[in-house]
Amino acid sequence: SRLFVLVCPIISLVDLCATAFIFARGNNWKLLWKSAENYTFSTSFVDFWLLAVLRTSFIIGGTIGIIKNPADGPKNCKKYDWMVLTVTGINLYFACIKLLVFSHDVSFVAGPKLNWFWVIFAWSNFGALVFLLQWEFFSRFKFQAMSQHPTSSSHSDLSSKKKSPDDKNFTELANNATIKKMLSFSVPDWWLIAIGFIFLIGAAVGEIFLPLYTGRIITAIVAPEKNDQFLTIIFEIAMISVAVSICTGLRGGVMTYYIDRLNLRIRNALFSSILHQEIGFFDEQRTGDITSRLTSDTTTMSDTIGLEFNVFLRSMIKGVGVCVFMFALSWRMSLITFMGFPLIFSASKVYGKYYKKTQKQVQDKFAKANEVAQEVCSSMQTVRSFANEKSEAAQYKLRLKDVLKIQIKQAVSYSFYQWCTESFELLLIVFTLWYGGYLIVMGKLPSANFISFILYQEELGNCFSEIGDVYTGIMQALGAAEKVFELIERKPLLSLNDGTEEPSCIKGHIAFKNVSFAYPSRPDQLVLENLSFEVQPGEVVALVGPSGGGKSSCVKLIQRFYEPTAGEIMLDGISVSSYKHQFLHEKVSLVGQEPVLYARSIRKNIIYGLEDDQYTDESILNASKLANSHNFIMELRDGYNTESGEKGIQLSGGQKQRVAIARALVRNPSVLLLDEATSALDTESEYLVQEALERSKSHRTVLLIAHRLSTVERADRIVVIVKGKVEEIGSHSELMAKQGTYYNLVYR
Ligand SMILES: Nc1ncnc2c1ncn2[C@@H]1O[C@H](COP(=O)(O)OP(=O)(O)OP(=O)(O)O)[C@@H](O)[C@H]1O
Repeated sequence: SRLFVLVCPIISLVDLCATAFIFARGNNWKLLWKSAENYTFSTSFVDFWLLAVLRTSFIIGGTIGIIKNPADGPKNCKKYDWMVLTVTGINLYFACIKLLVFSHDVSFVAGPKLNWFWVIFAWSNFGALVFLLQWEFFSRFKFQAMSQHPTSSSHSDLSSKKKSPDDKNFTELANNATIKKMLSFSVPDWWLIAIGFIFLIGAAVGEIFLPLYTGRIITAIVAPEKNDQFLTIIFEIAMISVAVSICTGLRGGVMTYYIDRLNLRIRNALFSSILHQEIGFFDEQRTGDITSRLTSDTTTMSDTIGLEFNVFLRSMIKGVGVCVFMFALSWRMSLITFMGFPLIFSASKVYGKYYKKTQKQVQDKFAKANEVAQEVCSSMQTVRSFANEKSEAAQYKLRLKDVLKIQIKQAVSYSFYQWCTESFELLLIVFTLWYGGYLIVMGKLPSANFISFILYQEELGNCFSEIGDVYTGIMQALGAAEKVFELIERKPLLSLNDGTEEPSCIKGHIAFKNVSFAYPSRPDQLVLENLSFEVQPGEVVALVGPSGGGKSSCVKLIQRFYEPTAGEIMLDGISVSSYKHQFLHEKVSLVGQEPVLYARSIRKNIIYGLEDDQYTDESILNASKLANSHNFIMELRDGYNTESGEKGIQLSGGQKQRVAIARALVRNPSVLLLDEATSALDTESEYLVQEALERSKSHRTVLLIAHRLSTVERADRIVVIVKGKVEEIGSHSELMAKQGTYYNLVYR
């Protein structure tokens, strides 16, 4: 393949020089186009065969390159098959152009002076094709060279380049992989696709016949001898139209249903993946970014798979059918039409790639704007209390402005692309009309065929522009899909499924053994350092110490939100990471610093996460009474069915904390973790809750973090944690007698 790639540009260059030389032979080089005026059959003949030989050597060189290069192996030959085919296609294509350019037909209509147009036309097409082809060659070659040497430095380039969205090889490769993944989501709905496809073929085939019938109708009107056929043709066209409309409607319905199912499937997969990510992932990700993937990106993706591929298939089927009809009607006019395609195709390809790149940027910028909106909406009270509405609105506007900047670029490139393709299509139509008129005059084309042909040409243009639009649509979806799959396929750094232990009972013995820990978002900063302490079953232990010392981090580690960097945390002599996820969180309950309630009734908040057989009305009532929440709940209008609002906004801070304590207690956990869980309660409520907890402590270990002396005093033992290390352990009186850190904290 190396030889192939080397041969390609050299041959192309020689080819181009040879063409230039032949065209300019005997003329002034600066007035190259004039040479065409003196073109004769003999020179065109020489030129044609010379170029054909050169291009054939190009193919042979490539094939030898593939076969001889041992590094490639026979498997990789397949990768180049399409290239050989492409080159053969180009050869045929040029042969067609040459035949047309120098056929007597054209020179009869336009005289020799028209030839300069064909020369420029052919050259621009040629240039575009060679450019595209070499672009493909080099990128494929580069990738193959890298992938064949996994241990070489180029491979390390590969992994680092994998992250760069601009790298063509990997973008291309990623595109293929992404399309495959997108389609794999459709597999369960194959039967819907199959039904939709049948209707799609029906509608497309029916539509193909319409221009033919239109041509016939006009002929029947114009030609008196065919007047009697008029009504029959009208009847046939009406029947076809009815069939087309039925098929189109059914296809639309089936495909819409399929898209909706697909959308739900992708969303489910994404949401499930999000739910299984480790907590550290959420420390670093913005909620706005995640929700924007879940909403707009998934919709863009499913719409594309369903709609765009649908349109693509329809246009392809129609396009092929139209081409067949066009050739059948007039091969000469068809050749003229097809000559313009490479340029249109090149323009679409270049534009599509640019569009995909910019569309990814647009989606990123939109996600950034979403982040602002999300943050503001979830903290409206803070915004209001700081009177920051203006600045937040400005922030949002600024982010949207960033989106607009890229969209302006997209609009400019789109209009340029439209301008190129439209003007080209129009030019082709003009030439076809001209040439078709000549053929009619010469008696080589019936006028009905001419009318049908023009309509087919228009139809083909539509097919192409639809395919072009689909291409940009697919590029847009690929940007979204890459982001969605990135998240769907992300393996959580901390799996929820690797623990298996599920003992029949948990006594509640907790042991921190030389635990060191740093948060994944700040790996260099040790929050806990070689920390060790034990909590006996049924004991109440308080963690105290200055703010930021690492108390809450200890609690999070028991819950296995994170994995310690070193050391181990044991529950009843088994590492917490060995327990089954569900089991651990049934036995160990947490009431956090800022308890989060959900936008549902208080009752549903209390039984959050429990199966129907895991609670009774009585257990809810008991837990609620223990948490001292029963009385206030009963005073609410709907009692336990009162809605608590988003994040429990319709309850006071203290009420929220009590509902959260009830939620933890209803599970009857063996270990209860209270991270400043009573901080918002008044002294009396706190006293009542503490007393209730004490009453039920015989079968439960309680680890609590508190700043209030009254809470801490009652603990059996107190662990003083300063800067991630245990400074003192003992009861309140022991530590007071010691007059160390704890004494100082209490004293102050
Ligand atoms: N999610 C996080 N990502 C990175 N660093 C964090 C995270 N949570 C806490 N930290 C850092 O870890 C350190 C210990 O925090 P921790 O919440 O454990 O302290 P604490 O003793 O409970 O404090 P407080 O009494 O104020 O609640 C702090 O320096 C804090 O900035």
